[in-house]
Amino acid sequence: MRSINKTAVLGGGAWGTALALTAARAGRQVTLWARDPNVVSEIRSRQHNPRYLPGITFDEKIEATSDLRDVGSADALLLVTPAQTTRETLRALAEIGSFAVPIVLCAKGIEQSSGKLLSQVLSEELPDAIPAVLSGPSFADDVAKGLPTAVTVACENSDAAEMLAIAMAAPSFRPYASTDVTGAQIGGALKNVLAIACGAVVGRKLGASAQAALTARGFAELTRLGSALGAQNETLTGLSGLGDLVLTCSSTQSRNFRFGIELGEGRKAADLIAEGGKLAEGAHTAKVAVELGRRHDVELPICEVVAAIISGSLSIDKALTTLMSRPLKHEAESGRN
Ligand SMILES: NC(=O)C1=CN([C@@H]2O[C@H](COP(=O)(O)OP(=O)(O)OC[C@H]3O[C@@H](n4cnc5c(N)ncnc54)[C@H](OP(=O)(O)O)[C@@H]3O)[C@@H](O)[C@H]2O)C=CC1
Ligand SMILES: O=C(CO)COP(=O)(O)O
Repeated sequence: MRSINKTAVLGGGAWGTALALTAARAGRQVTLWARDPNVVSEIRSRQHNPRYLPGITFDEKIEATSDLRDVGSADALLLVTPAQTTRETLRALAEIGSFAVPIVLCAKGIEQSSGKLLSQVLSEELPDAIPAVLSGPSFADDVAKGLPTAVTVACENSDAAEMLAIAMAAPSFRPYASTDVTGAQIGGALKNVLAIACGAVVGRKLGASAQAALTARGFAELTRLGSALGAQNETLTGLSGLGDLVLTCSSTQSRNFRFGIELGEGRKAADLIAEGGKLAEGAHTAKVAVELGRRHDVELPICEVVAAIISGSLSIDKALTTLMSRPLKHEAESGRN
């Protein structure tokens, strides 16, 4: 694998811009591709992205472009468009080249139409690429402001994982290398669904005890599904698993948590989605996560009620009764459903 200097970031939203800044701070030459020409022009002319990172102006040099061909010569690509657009973005890349370089998946979700992890989608669309994942507790705003952050960077090839970690490491950004590509994706995908549940508890004023219980039982779900798919325990209890779950299940900075708060306050999921507000990936992953669980004989009761609330078939009150009236069991058994 060639060394990583030229880095391309695909996606001109909050996280794409924050990661482009991080790569520039790490000393990389960065090209940021955004489909919105306004974002490109704001970055080029005034070094900011007011639509997605309001109030943040940066000194770092980032080449912004809306021509995908400009990323063709990158040593590594970071894919930072929403999870459900991953296949579309990869197909657009495939028209330019075969990209036999690391492609780092930074979105958090599972493809709705296929139930596949984004690394599987990547292998199907760009088989020559080296699949990698960047995930962990990291709000774009915090990262863009240079606040201290640690994440997991996973790639099956251990040397490639280490090279990517080195390429992205900056004084305020600390990547930990891992070879567990599956584990790093399960945490990010499920924590978004579980953060919606915790937000609903807060919006419904059900109390801090309920919020903590839901976070812990949510972690049991994340661990069960991750283990069934072959994830390593260290990943699930690490930054991309427990770390990100704790962050998003407790902070109003999280869009998924805020989406849940609105549900708890009585808003309908369909209305919130139709309004096209901030991206809440968990709303798109809940149902497919439950289906993935069923395929692997793993019960995900919290994800299940979140999926049902989002589809409009279950009220928050009934969801609470459903969870509280499940058969009693030993806590030690809960690793097995
Ligand atoms: N924000 C955060 O703190 C973090 C986000 N993530 C993950 O990163 C992913 C992206 O999130 P984030 O950047 O915050 O989202 P934003 O909503 O801030 O930005 C989404 C970006 O993706 C672009 N986009 C949407 N659809 C397409 C498409 N079909 N093709 C090309 N570009 C498209 C949007 O373009 P346009 O403006 O034209 O609509 C926009 O630039 C999510 O999966 C999220 O979970 C992970 C860690 C932290
Ligand atoms: O993934 C994130 C932090 O790690 C961002 O969470 P939200 O998408 O819920 O804002």
